[in-house]
Amino acid sequence: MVKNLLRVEHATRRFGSHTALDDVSVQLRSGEILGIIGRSGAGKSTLLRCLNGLERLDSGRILIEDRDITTLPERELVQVRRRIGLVFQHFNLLNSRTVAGNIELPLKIAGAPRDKRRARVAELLDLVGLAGHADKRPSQLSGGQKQRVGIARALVADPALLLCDEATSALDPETTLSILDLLHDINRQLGLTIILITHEMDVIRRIAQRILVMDHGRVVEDAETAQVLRGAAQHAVTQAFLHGETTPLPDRIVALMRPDAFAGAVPVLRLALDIETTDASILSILAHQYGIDATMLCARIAEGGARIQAECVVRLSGHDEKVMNFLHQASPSMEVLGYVPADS
Ligand SMILES: Nc1ncnc2c1ncn2[C@@H]1O[C@H](COP(=O)(O)OP(=O)(O)OP(=O)(O)O)[C@@H](O)[C@H]1O
Repeated sequence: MVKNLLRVEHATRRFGSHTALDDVSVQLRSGEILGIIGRSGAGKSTLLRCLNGLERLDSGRILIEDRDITTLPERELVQVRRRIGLVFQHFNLLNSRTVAGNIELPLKIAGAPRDKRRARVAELLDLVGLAGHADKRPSQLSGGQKQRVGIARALVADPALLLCDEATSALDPETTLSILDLLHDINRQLGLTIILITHEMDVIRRIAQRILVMDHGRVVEDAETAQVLRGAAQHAVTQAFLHGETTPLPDRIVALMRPDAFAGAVPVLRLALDIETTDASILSILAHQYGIDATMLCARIAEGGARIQAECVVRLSGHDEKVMNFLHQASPSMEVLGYVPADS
């Protein structure tokens, strides 16, 4: 197995005087899920098109499974493209074909025999939870089901890398979660490497192990997601993505809060708790095992669907290294927002 499935080195792409990709370097290990986030126009889609060889770089290079695709002739590029599956925001399914017909199309184009195609389609329909839907038309399916077909089609040629371009942006929150969970399962079951492009931090938070933040064509943050969620983000754009979706804190707390601990201070934390898992018991463990009370300052349901997540901001009654270690382990997305006086 190639350790670094993907290496982007100093990739630059200009459109006239506009630099859409500005000296971008990224490495991606096999089996990783990387989330790329950025505002509109940041260069995410351009990067994706360059990875797929649909767009050429002006300078720099891109290596996929150690093959430099920037110098490959079109004929060999076609072979590399077969190693890459694409999932689109608007599914891009053909209504003139059945579900099975859509999924098998890449294999048909590649000349695979009929029985092989059929067997592969059946296998994939099972994988994406659509067994029994083979003969339907895309128009008979819900948005989430259409995206499941899109994912099955992307997987049909057994790719090494799956590129998802805003794959959940056209879906409601509940369906978004089910599609993200499906991608996560596929990553675990098949060891498939996935790149997700998104505008939403919740998407990254849900499944990406690593986050790449782009701004004005540049990579401004490349870090483990858990670290960024813990507050390690350096760049203002990352902060904006993190805070754009946060629960507003009471003004009284904002006025008192300081970024660093001071004498007599207690931490204010943001926790995302998955109500169906042991997450929900974190606060009672904190009280019973560590003798620390958590006063709820504000809360909201962060995501709907089968797995409900509650995002809450709490002020602890005290803290020490053991308490913070427990919280970091129990809730990797925990974020220390700042410190306030204990009697506030
Ligand atoms: N073919 C093109 N010709 C000219 N300019 C382009 C072309 N493709 C992209 N651009 C410009 O490059 C910049 C980056 O665009 P890109 O589509 O990669 O951004 P993005 O981060 O994917 O944005 P969005 O989230 O809105 O899709 C933008 O300013 C865009 O206008």
